[in-house]
Amino acid sequence: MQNNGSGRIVVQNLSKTFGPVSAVQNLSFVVEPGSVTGFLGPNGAGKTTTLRMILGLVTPTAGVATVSGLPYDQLGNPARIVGAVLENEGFHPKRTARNHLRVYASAIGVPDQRADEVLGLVGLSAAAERKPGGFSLGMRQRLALATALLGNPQVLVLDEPANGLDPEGILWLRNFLRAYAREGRTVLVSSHLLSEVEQTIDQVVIISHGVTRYYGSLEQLRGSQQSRVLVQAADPNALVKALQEGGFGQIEPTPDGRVAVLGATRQQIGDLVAKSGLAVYGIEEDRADLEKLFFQLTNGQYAGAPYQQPQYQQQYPPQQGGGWGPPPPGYPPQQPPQQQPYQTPPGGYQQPGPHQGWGGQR
Ligand SMILES: Nc1ncnc2c1ncn2[C@@H]1O[C@H](COP(=O)(O)OP(=O)(O)OP(=O)(O)O)[C@@H](O)[C@H]1O
Repeated sequence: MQNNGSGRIVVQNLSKTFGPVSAVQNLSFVVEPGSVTGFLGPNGAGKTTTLRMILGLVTPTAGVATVSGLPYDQLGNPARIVGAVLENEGFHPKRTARNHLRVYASAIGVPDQRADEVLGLVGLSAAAERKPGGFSLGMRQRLALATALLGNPQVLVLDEPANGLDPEGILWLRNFLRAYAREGRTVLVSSHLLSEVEQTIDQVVIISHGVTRYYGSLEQLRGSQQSRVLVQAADPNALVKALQEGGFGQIEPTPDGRVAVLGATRQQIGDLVAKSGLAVYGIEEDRADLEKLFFQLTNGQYAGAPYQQPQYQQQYPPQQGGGWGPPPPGYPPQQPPQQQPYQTPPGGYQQPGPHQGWGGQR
């Protein structure tokens, strides 16, 4: 085997057990260069264990993970190929940020001046002579990222990088990662919140209880969901009648008194309302669908529901030469009953709050 230079991460039939705990079970996916891939799953789903196996820090019980065709420990000078930030990175309390970076630069054989370059890249130049002991969580995240960037790596692997960042930092990180991927590099970012990375990622690998539930493009995942438009009407009954006459068959009331139209676009509904002359106070697309889908795919793990054998596991091993599998067969999952179409899952959907999400619109 030799380094094929692709920057592609391939995870094939990877499993890890810790005594009685099955942390990762027969996981397979491919992370392609040129895009940002979200690695998503609830707490304890097996994300960190998988990333640590990709990085050669945990030995798989079975299966293999490769970067550019090789297991991490066969990459030669891996820090020049893969930059990684894992959770709870520690820093020497007495070293300044610049010195911390110089120590790492020397260890991987890059010149001292690279320390100042990466400090600039992550917006920490002004803090170069400060000690990380006094840094905020967000500044420590930036310093960890700067460390990962020292070797100008082709591949970035980041475990929950948005933790501790303020909204401005999150926006900055989003733009940084997208620009990095646009250069043809590979970016794999884990998160337990879809809403946190939704604006950043193009591809997504969703795992739950250590097994793959979906991997493919976010667009494809979105497309697999029927769109839903919520309309607030002065006279909901008249609206429903007009919708039915207009050929919209899937119409439901929402608990807050609006009318939900499935499989429609905002524009279609706007046109119909304008034609029929009905008074409406709002037409909006339901943004919760993807989050709801994430919840369904992760099998209620947020709410600590009893584990059931997932319906969609391991259907799509990586295709030859990369590429992404379609959503699992039978997709989308069963619709909830008509009478209670939009039940909030126990614990509620994880909607982005003011300090969540990667900030702003694209
Ligand atoms: N060293 C270990 N020894 C024993 N069990 C472990 C070890 N590392 C992880 N586990 C277990 O493996 C499972 C997956 O953990 P992992 O940290 O990979 O999940 P995660 O998706 O990264 O979760 P989080 O989002 O909370 O970080 C958990 O049940 C965890 O307790």
